[in-house]
Amino acid sequence: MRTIRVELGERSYPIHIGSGLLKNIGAYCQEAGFALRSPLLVVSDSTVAPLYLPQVEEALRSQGYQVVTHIFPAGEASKSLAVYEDVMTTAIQGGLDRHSAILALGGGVVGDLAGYVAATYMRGIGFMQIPTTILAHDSSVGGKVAVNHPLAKNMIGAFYQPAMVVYDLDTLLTLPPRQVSSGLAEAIKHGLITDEVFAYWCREHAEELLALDLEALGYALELGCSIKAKVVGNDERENGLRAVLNLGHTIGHAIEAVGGYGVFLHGEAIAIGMAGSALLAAKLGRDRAIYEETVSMLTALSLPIRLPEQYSEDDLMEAMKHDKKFKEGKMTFIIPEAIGSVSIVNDIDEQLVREVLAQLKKEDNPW
Ligand SMILES: NC(=O)c1ccc[n+]([C@@H]2O[C@H](COP(=O)([O-])OP(=O)(O)OC[C@H]3O[C@@H](n4cnc5c(N)ncnc54)[C@H](O)[C@@H]3O)[C@@H](O)[C@H]2O)c1
Ligand SMILES: O=C(O)C(=O)C[C@@H](O)[C@H](O)[C@H](O)COP(=O)(O)O
Ligand SMILES: [Zn+2]
Repeated sequence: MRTIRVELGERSYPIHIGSGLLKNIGAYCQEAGFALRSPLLVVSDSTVAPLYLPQVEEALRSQGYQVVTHIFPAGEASKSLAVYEDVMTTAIQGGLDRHSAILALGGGVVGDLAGYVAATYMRGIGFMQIPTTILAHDSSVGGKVAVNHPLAKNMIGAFYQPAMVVYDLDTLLTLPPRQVSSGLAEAIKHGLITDEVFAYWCREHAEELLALDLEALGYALELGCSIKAKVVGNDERENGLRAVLNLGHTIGHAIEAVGGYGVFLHGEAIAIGMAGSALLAAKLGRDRAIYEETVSMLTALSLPIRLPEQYSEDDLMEAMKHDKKFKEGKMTFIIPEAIGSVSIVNDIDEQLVREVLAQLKKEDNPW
């Protein structure tokens, strides 16, 4: 087992990564300081719960915890105010008090939704992330919790750090291939923004990563979590630097909202968005090789890089105006400067973005 710390003063916490951790989840709850006399609520989804909830419940009960559970239908469409209210109802009926905690057992949808309930139930109770997807190496770290609005992603949310992240790599072995690639999009993003060597390593080891080789995955996820922890530790509430973690998300979030939540998976949408950011970089005078390399990395991980024809540029442009980096009528993009380095560029010309969207629809290399 390896532990990475997110350093945030009194809100600092550990990320425990390794194999076989779920059976010790009761002990981790003790380590996190969760009270034995107040019920814990485990939130999970309809795919993850049958696989891993019995083991988690058993481990918690044998440690002496009372356990309440809430299981909602799997998928991005559940990251909604309606499901948020359902979880709140379970928390109230289950008698959670101010010393209770919520455990998010699942991927980013479970983590973001359960985290927002934890942030707002009685104005905030304990929270633990137990990620079960590759993508959730990103979502479980950093404290962005939210639900979607039909018009815009993650529009209703908070910054609310967990007390601990317990990442049992064994759970990843049941992930279907499309979810594996989607999760790897956020891993390669961490390389593309800060670590050239890691980005190339992901391309070179794509086959092992896609085949769920736990040694390769463990390495990639530790590095991804470390990169994220460092960025968050320097700018928890995204006053500046943290925005680099949004590479590919301006276009990606618009694709998710316009297409309907869950049509493209989050990682798939941001892969198209990262290809778009690299195209935009070239239009702004950066080396065209960045685009070629980015596309080759994404393709190696079986990720999409093309925008389907039916996504209208007008609809996407409208959705992008709800991006959280949009301010004073101007778009901000995270622009690759090289593989492993990005800058935050304000006041991007809308016409250039429209041209990028049109080029992303072309089958052949847009150059
Ligand atoms: N808060 C953040 O900083 C942050 C960062 C990145 C992404 N996100 C959010 O995370 C969400 C995407 O996360 P995700 O891809 O993990 O989605 P998800 O939680 O929907 O999980 C993906 C799918 O895999 C299934 N699944 C989960 N674990 C499994 C396992 N071990 N075995 C088999 N199936 C399993 C789930 O049931 C679901 O169908 C998006 O809503 C995105 O906006 C948040
Ligand atoms: O943690 C961050 O900061 C990120 O930007 C990570 C992203 O991968 C993630 O999708 C995040 O939820 C996007 O946040 P938003 O503020 O653009 O909604
Ligand atoms: Zn993301």
